[in-house]
Amino acid sequence: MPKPIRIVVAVIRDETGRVLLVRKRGATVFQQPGGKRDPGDADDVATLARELREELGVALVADSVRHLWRASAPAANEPGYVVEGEVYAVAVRGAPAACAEIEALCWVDPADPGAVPIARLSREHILSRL
Ligand SMILES: Nc1nc2c([nH]c(=O)n2[C@H]2C[C@H](O)[C@@H](COP(=O)(O)OP(=O)(O)OP(=O)(O)O)O2)c(=O)[nH]1
Repeated sequence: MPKPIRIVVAVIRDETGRVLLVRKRGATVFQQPGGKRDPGDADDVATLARELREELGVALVADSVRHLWRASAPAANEPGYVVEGEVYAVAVRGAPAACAEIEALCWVDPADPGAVPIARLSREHILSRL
C-alpha cells in the first residue's frame, strides 16, 4: 500500500450554514479547499492560509481556526491512494473566488448536498458530521 497523502482541509461556512467546496481544473468532483503541506509551511495553519489564498483569494482569520478531526478516504484525484486529512473549521476574510487551479466553487447544505458530485472524504467524513 502506498503511503497516505497527508492533506489539510478547511470547512468554510456561510451565514446560512452552507459549506464551500471547490473543483479543480480537470477534476469531476468537488472537495474541501486545502491541500498538501509544502515543505515551507510551518504548520497546518500555514498550509491552510497558503492554500486558501491561492485557491480562493481570501485571508484566513488566524484566531478562527478550530481543529475538528482527522479522517481518511480514497483520494479523489489520485487513483490507488488514500488521503488522510486534518479537518479545520475556519473563517476567512474576503469573498471566495475560483483562483489558480480551481475551476468552480459551490456552496452545499451539509445535511442535503443534493446531486453535486462530491469527493468521498467530504461526503462521508466531513459533510455528514457537521
Ligand atoms: N484539497 C483537498 N484534496 C482532497 C480532498 N479529498 C481528496 O480526496 N483530496 C485529494 C485530491 C488530491 O488527490 C489530493 C490533494 O491534492 P491537491 O491537488 O488538493 O493538493 P495540492 O494542491 O497541495 O497538490 P498538488 O497540486 O501540488 O499535487 O487529495 C479534499 O477535500 N480537499
